[in-house]
This record gives sequence, C-alpha cells and structure tokens, in this order.
Amino acid sequence: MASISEWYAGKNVLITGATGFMGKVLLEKLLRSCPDVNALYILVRPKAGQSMSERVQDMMKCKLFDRVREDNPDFHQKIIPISSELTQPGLAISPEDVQTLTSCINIVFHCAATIRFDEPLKHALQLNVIATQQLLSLAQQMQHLQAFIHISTAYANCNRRHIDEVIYPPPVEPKKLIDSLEWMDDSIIRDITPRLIGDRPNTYTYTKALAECVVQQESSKLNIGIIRPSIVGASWQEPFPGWIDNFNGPSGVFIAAGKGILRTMRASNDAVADLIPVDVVINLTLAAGWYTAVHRPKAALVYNCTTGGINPFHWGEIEHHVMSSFKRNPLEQAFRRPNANITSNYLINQYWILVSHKFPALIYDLFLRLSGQKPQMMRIFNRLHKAIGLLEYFSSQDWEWNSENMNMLMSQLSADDRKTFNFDVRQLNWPEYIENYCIGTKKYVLNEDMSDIPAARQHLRKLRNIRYTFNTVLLVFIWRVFIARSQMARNIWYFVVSLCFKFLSYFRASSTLTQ
Ligand SMILES: CCCCC/C=C\C/C=C\CCCCCCCC(=O)SCCNC(=O)CCNC(=O)[C@H](O)C(C)(C)COP(=O)(O)OP(=O)(O)OC[C@H]1O[C@@H](n2cnc3c(N)ncnc32)[C@H](O)[C@@H]1OP(=O)(O)O
Ligand SMILES: NC(=O)C1=CN([C@@H]2O[C@H](COP(=O)(O)OP(=O)(O)OC[C@H]3O[C@@H](n4cnc5c(N)ncnc54)[C@H](OP(=O)(O)O)[C@@H]3O)[C@@H](O)[C@H]2O)C=CC1
Repeated sequence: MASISEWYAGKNVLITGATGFMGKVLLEKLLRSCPDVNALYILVRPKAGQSMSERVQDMMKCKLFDRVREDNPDFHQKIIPISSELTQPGLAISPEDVQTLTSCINIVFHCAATIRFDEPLKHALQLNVIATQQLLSLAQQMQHLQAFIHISTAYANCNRRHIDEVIYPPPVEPKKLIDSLEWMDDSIIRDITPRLIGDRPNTYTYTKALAECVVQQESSKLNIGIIRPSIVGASWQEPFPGWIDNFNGPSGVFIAAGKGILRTMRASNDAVADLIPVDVVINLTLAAGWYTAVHRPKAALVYNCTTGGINPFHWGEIEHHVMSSFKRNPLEQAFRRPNANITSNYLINQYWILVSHKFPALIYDLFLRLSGQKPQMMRIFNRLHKAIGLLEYFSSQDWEWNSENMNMLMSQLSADDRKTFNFDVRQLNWPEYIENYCIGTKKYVLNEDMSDIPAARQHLRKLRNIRYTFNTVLLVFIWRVFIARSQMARNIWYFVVSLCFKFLSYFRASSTLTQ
C-alpha cells in the first residue's frame, strides 16, 4: 500500500482556515512532508486592509515556513489562494473558482471557524454551522473528491463527562435553529442564547456540536472524517519545537503569568490539562485524510485527539513548569516577578485578585497618572479577568475521552509513516514540552530575542529588590501606625527589642568567654 506521502502525490487539496493557527501548520506539513502534492487551494478573505494576495504573501514569509523554504524556495507556486468569505452565500466564491475546485479537488480539510468564546450566537452559527453546510454542498459537486476532513473540538460535547468517538444527538436540529435565528432581532438572540446553549459554556462549543451534526447528515454521500482536538498548544517537534503564534487557550495565560501580570487563576491542581501539540493534531489529520480516502469507512469516523487518557498531565504540574521555565528564560520588561498560583477555591482566588491584581494595578496607575502618563494597568487587568473567566470552565474540571480510533489509525501506518506523521503522545515529555512552549511564546508570539535573556534576568532582580524595599517600608509604616495608636503594640515592640538585645549581649558575652 502507498505511504501517506505517496498517496498525497499529485493530489489537489482544499483547505479552509489556512491563515489560522492550525491551517498554517497543516499547509507547512503538507509542503514539507508531501513534496509531490500537486496544489494546495486555500480559501482566504481580505482582512484588516490587506488584500487576499498580500495576506498570503505575508503568511509565506512567516518563520514557520523556514524549513520548507530551505527544501524548496519555490514552494509558494503550489499554494493557490481562492477569494472566499465563508459567511456569505455560496461562500462568496466566484463561478470560475467553483468550476476549478469542483473539477480538481481530491481532498478537503475544513479548519475555518470562529473559536472565540464570546462570539454572538448568530455569527458563530453562520461561520461554524452554515459555512460548514455550504462547504459540504460544494464538496458534493467535486467530481474527484476522495475525503472530507472536518476539524471539530473535543469540547463539542463538554456537557458530558465521558466522550466516545461518536456523533451525539445535537442539542437542537440545526436547520430549525438556522431558520428561527434568521428572522430574530440581535437583541432577542442575545437574550435567548443562555437558554439555547444550556449546559455548554459558550456559543463556540454549542455551534461546533451542531456542525458535527451537519457533517453527519452528509456522511452517506461523502467519505468523512472528524478530528476532535482538545486544547491545541505549541508544536512539540515540527517544524521546530515550541512554535505558536497566538494568545488563544493557555498561551495567553502563560504569557500573562510570565510577564508577572497574572498571579492567580481558578483551576484545579488535580484536573487533567488536556493539551495537545499542534503538530500532533496535524499529523493525525493528514493520516486520517489518507485513511478515509483509501479505506472509505462506511460511517464518518470520529478521532478524539487528546492526551489525558494516554499520557496525563495536570494543571498543577503545568503551573509549576511554566513558572520555573519563565524564571529560567524570563520575558522582557515583566511587570512583576513571575509567580502565579492556581486555586479551585472561589474566595481564595477573589482575595488574591484583590491583593495581587487590583491593588498593584491601582498603585501602578497612580504612579502613571502622577508622572503625566495615561493609566493602563487596570484596563489590562479587566481584559485579563474577562479572558481567564472564560477559560476557567475548562481548567476546573476534567473529561474522559475515548481515543480508540487514534490507536486504530496508528496501527494502520507503516513504520516510516509513524515517524513522519508522528501522533504517538506516549512519547511526549511534558516538562520539556512546556519549557519549549514557554520559550515559543517568547520568540514567536512576543517576538522577543533570546539574546536579551541576561537583561531580562537583571530586570527580574531589580523587581525583586523593589519588592523587598516596598515590603520593608510598608511593614515599618504599618508598625509605626500601630505603635502610635496602641499601648499593647508598644509593649510588644519593647519586649521584642529587649529580647533581641538580651540575645545579642548573651552572644557577645559567650564569645568573649571562649577567647
Ligand atoms: C501559569 C499558570 C498556568 C496554569 C494554567 C491554568 C489554566 C489554563 C488556561 C486555559 C486552559 C483552557 C483552554 C480551553 C480551550 C478549549 C479548547 C478549544 O476548543 S480552543 C479554542 C480556544 N479559543 C480561545 O482560546 C479563544 C478565547 N479568546 C476569546 O474568546 C477572546 O479573544 C477573548 C478572550 C474573549 C478576548 O476578546 P476581546 O474582544 O476582548 O479581545 P480580542 O480577542 O479582540 O483580542 C485583543 C487583543 O488581545 C490579545 N489577546 C487575546 N486573548 C488574550 C489573552 N488571553 N491574553 C493576552 N492577550 C490576549 C489578542 O491577540 C489581541 O491582540 P491584538 O490587538 O494585538 O491583535
Ligand atoms: N486552537 C485550538 O485550541 C483548537 C482549535 N480547534 C478547531 O481547529 C480549527 C482551527 O482552529 P485555529 O486554527 O486555532 O483557529 P484560528 O482562529 O487561528 O483560525 C481560524 C481560521 O478560520 C478563518 N476564518 C474565520 N472566519 C472566516 C470567514 N468569515 N471567512 C473565511 N475564513 C474565515 C480565519 O481566517 P482569517 O485569517 O481571515 O481570520 C482563520 O484562517 C477550528 O475549527 C477550531 O474549532 C479545535 C480544538 C482546539
């Protein structure tokens, strides 16, 4: 049987969400490990004043593509951008492009989605469900299509504790919801959203569950595979360790902790932190594409792509390794020395928010105001509290995912494919992975230079000295206030001072005797 790379040779691949975190890694891996792939068609929209072509040009300059560039400087010739806005009717693809795609595409990877936790329901539905439906309709017109791979999330069914590799009945029939929301005013939709999402925490997980149902409805007509990654983190090995380019999920939390801003967060020390490296997800996705096309399973296969059941690691351990990593490799211009703690206790967390977040922010903003600058720390903390508030649901409990299909797929690969498309997370060394992850946030998200580490360490030492001085001054001040107001405090003070003197004179006396 052909290897995975051989199977992709000569194939035309369609990717949605190729400008996103996972899409870029998918594009890179295909170009690097399947060099004979014919063409990679990517659906891209203009954004933030940049045309589609400018965005793709910029993306290809990204460091992520360095290894591909080395192997094949002309790799960009294989990438064919197609203008598309997924929230528009017909995905806003021109009739000529539809013609091209339907006549040549062999495999589709659907990565595009809104992953925001605070997305208004109507927009999340538009992108995560309706666009998926439209892409499936387009896929049905593709004359040479062999597989359709949909990227879902392991949390699509996070209202369940145990999650099998099956598509669960949807919370509501997607078509009914789409029809109802069409005529509803935005304010009405906002009001009924909590009732609709029920025991799911946000519109993201809710609409991703509906999308799976929409995909299943087409599974009799197409060869479908569904990938459900858990919390996708920086790369483990490929194209190099620690690659990450965004603040999503834990990355923003790590950075905020590394900068010394985040000091406390609600999370359970003992809950499994189901992080999965992005390269593992992409290797599994490409292998699943190959398997779906070659073996044509009768029903859509779902792959829970998780680590918890295979090589578990816990939030408490993550906290420890993140903190020690940022102490060894500090971020530049930290606000305070990195020292974040997680707690599952609501009141303790609120106490530390007050003492370690709000109080220092207030003092810093006061200092900025007095020095004629604009206060900003309170604003930063308010945004941070909003973000971590949305993540706490996932860090305070754990889930059990069955990952039999991941094991089955691994058993189907040749020894070489298992190396090239490695998704065996049993080999993952967590402390080493977390170290590279933290360094990756420094290098690739914050664009900080590793040569600045000595200066960053010096800055941390300065912060430590400021803290010691501040604490001493505060202690003396509080004590002076006490002494001035309370006879008892004065008595304790004199007692302690005289005890110290007695202690000192005893030592002086005993040292004179021994001479
Ligand atoms: C040290 C101890 C560590 C212990 C670890 C403990 C807990 C771990 C934490 C988390 C684990 C749970 C993760 C669960 C993931 C579930 C799995 C999935 O399915 S993945 C999909 C994940 N989706 C997300 O993560 C998206 C979440 N983000 C949002 O919903 C929004 O961004 C938002 C948080 C609501 C903020 O929205 P807002 O409109 O206010 O801002 P923007 O998004 O426009 O961003 C503005 C600006 O800020 C940057 N940004 C975004 N998020 C963060 C952040 N967390 N920290 C810092 N900065 C952040 C963003 O890049 C923008 O920058 P710029 O303007 O330069 O582009
Ligand atoms: N990141 C994670 O931790 C996890 C992600 N997933 C799933 O993986 C997939 C990829 O996620 P990730 O890469 O992290 O997400 P990103 O937010 O990084 O990327 C989303 C992609 O979708 C595209 N997109 C969004 N809206 C539109 C639109 N209206 N028209 C055209 N394209 C659009 C974006 O394009 P543009 O650049 O133009 O905005 C971008 O390319 C998603 O399906 C997500 O649900 C699952 C589990 C965890």
